[in-house]
Amino acid sequence: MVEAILTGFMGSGKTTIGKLLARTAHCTHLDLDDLIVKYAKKTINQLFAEQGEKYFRDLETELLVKVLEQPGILSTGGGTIGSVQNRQLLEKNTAPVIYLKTSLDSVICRLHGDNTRPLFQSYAAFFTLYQRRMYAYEQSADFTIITDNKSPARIAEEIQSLLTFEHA
Ligand SMILES: Nc1ncnc2c1ncn2[C@@H]1O[C@H](COP(=O)(O)OP(=O)(O)OP(=O)(O)O)[C@@H](O)[C@H]1O
Ligand SMILES: O=C(O)C1=C[C@@H](O)[C@@H](O)[C@H](O)C1
Ligand SMILES: [Mg+2]
Repeated sequence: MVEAILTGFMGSGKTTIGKLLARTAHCTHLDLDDLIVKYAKKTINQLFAEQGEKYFRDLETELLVKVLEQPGILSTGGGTIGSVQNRQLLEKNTAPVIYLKTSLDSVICRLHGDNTRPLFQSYAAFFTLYQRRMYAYEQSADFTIITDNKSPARIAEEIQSLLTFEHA
């Protein structure tokens, strides 16, 4: 079973923080997007362009089921909490779900010039997606960490103290 699950919008730092947490805890970092890319042998952009978003989402759910059984820290994709099925899978799992809450301004700033995310295109579409997903992130979270104006190291430390406290 995974030990902690990171959620949040694109650019909230799930991959960055997951790596730091896993390094400190000497455990495996599991990144759902990476697993999809490795499994499909295609980039996320290619998957969206060639197979479509539905294919990507189905693969995401299939691999989420498997990865939740593995030991380590899991960084989900930004849209993993988008489906009811995925939210139920996270809910059923006993690992704490940590939501990296990040303002739209911060994520836009962090992702500036990055073209690896097919859903980071027009500002209007990004804004709508952000608004639409907020509730799902909040609802599926056991803990919420605000990441704006904090370094990845500081965020990882906050999460470590949270998890240590939880186990005390
Ligand atoms: N706390 C932070 N402060 C500043 N920059 C950050 C912070 N966390 C992450 N970043 C930067 O933001 C970018 C996106 O981070 P990352 O890939 O970890 O986000 P993500 O949540 O995994 O996104 P996705 O949902 O697309 O997988 C990277 O360039 C990373 O270095
Ligand atoms: O927010 C999203 O829908 C996405 C976020 C990334 O992690 C990837 O899973 C992909 O780019 C889609
Ligand atoms: Mg990521």
